[in-house]
Amino acid sequence: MTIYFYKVPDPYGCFSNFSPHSIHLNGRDWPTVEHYYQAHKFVGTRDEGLIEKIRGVKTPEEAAALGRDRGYEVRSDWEGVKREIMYEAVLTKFLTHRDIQKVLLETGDEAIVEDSPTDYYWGCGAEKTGANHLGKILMEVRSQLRDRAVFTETIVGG
Ligand SMILES: Nc1nc(O)c(N)c(N[C@@H]2O[C@H](COP(=O)(O)O)[C@@H](O)[C@H]2O)n1
Repeated sequence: MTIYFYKVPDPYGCFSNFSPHSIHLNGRDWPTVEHYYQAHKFVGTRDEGLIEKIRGVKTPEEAAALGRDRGYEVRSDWEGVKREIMYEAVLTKFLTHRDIQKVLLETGDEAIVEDSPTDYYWGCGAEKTGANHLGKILMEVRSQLRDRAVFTETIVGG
């Protein structure tokens, strides 16, 4: 059965980028995946100072509000790089936190969908027709984690 997630307090809320799971990436600590993702919109722009500001805000909601403020300059290659940036951050999150890694692996081969009513790129949107890239990334990360587990068992543990 397809697994739908969206808000952090709801079932499978740990799959949300807003969940309180920190990551260490590119030499820095980030409070959530959302902080990392939103900050990377400004790499190489005149608004690069915003990166540290976003990293320092308390909540992912504040990070998202800053990242979505169109008064700032978003990097010109953002549309081309944002999926890869998200993939790296989500993979790091599930490699770092073993408790939620277990939750993800226990979903088996079920489809995973970000049930956002408004986002047709990262989620499925109101009509469930969206691209669901965040759900797809979670399924890709799940496969990666499985491959790593097989490698560890056969090469290291075997
Ligand atoms: N929990 C949650 N609340 C929201 O209001 C959201 N929009 C999302 N979706 C996440 O938003 C990020 C995309 O942001 P941009 O539109 O590219 O600025 C991404 O992390 C979605 O998963 N989640």
